[in-house]
Amino acid sequence: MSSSSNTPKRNIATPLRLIKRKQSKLLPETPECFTHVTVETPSSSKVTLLNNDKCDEARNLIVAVRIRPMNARELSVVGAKNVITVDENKVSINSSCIGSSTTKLNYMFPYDHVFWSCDKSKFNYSSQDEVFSKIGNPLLENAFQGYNACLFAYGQTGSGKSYSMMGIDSENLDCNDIGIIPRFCKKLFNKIELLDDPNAAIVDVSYFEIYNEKIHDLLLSNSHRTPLKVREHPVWGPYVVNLSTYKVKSYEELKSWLLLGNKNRAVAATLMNEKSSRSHSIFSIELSLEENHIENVTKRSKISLVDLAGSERLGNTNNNSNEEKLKQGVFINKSLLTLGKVICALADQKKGVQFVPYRESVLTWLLRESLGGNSFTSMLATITPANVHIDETLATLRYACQARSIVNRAHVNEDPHERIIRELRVEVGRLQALRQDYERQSLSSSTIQIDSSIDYVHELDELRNQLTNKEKELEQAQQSWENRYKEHQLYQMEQLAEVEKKKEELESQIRIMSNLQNDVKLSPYRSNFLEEVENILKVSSSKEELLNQFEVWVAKCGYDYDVTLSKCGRYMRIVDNDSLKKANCPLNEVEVVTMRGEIQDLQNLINNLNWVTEECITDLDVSSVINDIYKAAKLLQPHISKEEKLRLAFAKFIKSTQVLETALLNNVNTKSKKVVTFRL
Ligand SMILES: Nc1ncnc2c1ncn2[C@@H]1O[C@H](COP(=O)(O)OP(=O)(O)OP(=O)(O)O)[C@@H](O)[C@H]1O
Repeated sequence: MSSSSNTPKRNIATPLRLIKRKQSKLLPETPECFTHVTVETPSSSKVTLLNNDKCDEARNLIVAVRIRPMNARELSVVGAKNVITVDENKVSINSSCIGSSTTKLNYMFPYDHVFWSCDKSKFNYSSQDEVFSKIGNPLLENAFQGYNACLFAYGQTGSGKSYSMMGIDSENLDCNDIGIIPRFCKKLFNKIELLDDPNAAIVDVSYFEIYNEKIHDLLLSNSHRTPLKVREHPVWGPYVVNLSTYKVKSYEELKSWLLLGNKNRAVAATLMNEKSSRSHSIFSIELSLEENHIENVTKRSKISLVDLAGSERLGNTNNNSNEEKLKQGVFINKSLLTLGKVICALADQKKGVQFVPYRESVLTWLLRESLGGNSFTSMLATITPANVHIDETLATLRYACQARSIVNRAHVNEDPHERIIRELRVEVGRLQALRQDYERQSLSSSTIQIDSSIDYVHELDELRNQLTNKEKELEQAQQSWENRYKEHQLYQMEQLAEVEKKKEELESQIRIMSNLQNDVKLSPYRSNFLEEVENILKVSSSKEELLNQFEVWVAKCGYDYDVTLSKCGRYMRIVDNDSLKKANCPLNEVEVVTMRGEIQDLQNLINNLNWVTEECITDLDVSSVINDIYKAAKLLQPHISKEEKLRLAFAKFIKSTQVLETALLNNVNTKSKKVVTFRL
């Protein structure tokens, strides 16, 4: 926009390269990020960076400033003055008009766009429509190409953020003065209608606010205002868990959600006794465009339209006596302060600053991709021209100017493989057309000289080779795409089978545990390997005889064993003669348990017996020992399966191992610090 009044010529401290703020000019409460601003005006650069599988567009944040008219309260202040002048895309502050300021300096800040909206009757007045077409529409165009987009409004309380983003009345979206968000949505559906196949576009919307660092879903009724959590997806980055998302097919449908969200926001603000919005609100649109369903090319874009809470300084709020208000102020400032730090860090990236403190606030964490990441982002800074707010205005202008240095790297959100195939197809098409041209020309030009005709044939051959190579590449790409798809399907099926297996195992463990807790006499596992041993024990009169009996029984099962005595007791080692693999089996405990005849006793033993060792046992120890037993059992299986009786005994043995395993794991889970020995 062009100027509203003359810009004074002298004392202009133009921050074209660097502005260093004098600390003394701001109140002591001014957040640090507003006081230590160094501004380096970026060139409006647009670079295309190529890496292995994606083509990034590097672009500076687009920053616009909008000046609203002075309101009645500002005008009623004695000595009220307009201190802002606009010249094209530059904003100047004439500080000689500022009563309180000690230094009489003029400042001039350049931006990508400046919207002067102080007087509707003036030719240079910037309407809502103009604001949308300059900063909203380009983002919409980007979104249709598959780029993420973000627009956020920043400024002091009452400076016109909500007016610009939503309109004069957030609960009436049918008037002429609607803001960027409803305009964006209307135009979105207008553009979808113009597509060859409007059904190829899918639009999902969600709407939430961040209040006191907590996230609330605005599309749920206020009674369900439980705070939501943020998680990070490995591919899509941070997201809000359980946020409600709705598919919309028309602007009217979308409008009803927008109105509901605005109403919920207003109700929440009223409940909290708020006039102005002290929360950050984020309206999100996810646009999926299926460009070619045969080739399976889908582009996706996430659009975030953000109305930030007012950037008032703590020193300016009159509510410090009220603890709750102070807390809100602190939290709002925490988010904005972090936003300031993030902007500073990103703006300084060129100078080698590495760490960007996104995680310090919910807002910056969620906006991570929009600030310095995969998104085309614009910022609308709103200000009042009134001299009473000069400090805030200056802070906003500096903040906004610094944000211009941020470079985002956006890329089209589509599968890189899909892109390779699409690009190869284009290349093959181009080469085919070229070959046809050549062939047509060679047929028609009977007058071609011999020499040039040789060149011509040579070029044609070259072209044919290129075409054949590209066609081969395309075929391979398609082939590998199909293979990848098949592999993926196979992988999914394997995963499913794995889950099923796990489920069965869990169910079996649950059954075992419930059986163990109930009357052991009724347990199906009561009659198991232990019982067999019990029978042997019944007929044995001495320990020696017991071992002899046991030896006979084990030999019948087709494997060797040896029983070892140690100071901790006796244990049996099962040996598979073929592979010389070994597994140890508890003998003492079997003995004791079977003597008493209670499986519960086994559990008690595992839990309480003085199995003293120097080392703590872990889950891993248990599973590795049990695994050994299973492995040995597996090796024994071929010998055992020949005879029905032995097969049964073997099955019982496995079952008893399962019982033991569960009991051991249970012990480890509950008493992992206990020092015990496994004599397995
Ligand atoms: N460009 C404008 N033209 C006319 N009136 C405006 C303009 N911008 C803002 N206003 C008016 O100024 C008042 C404050 O605006 P708004 O509510 O948008 O401020 P805000 O920055 O969103 O404040 P808060 O941070 O408290 O939410 C409103 O009455 C609004 O109608």
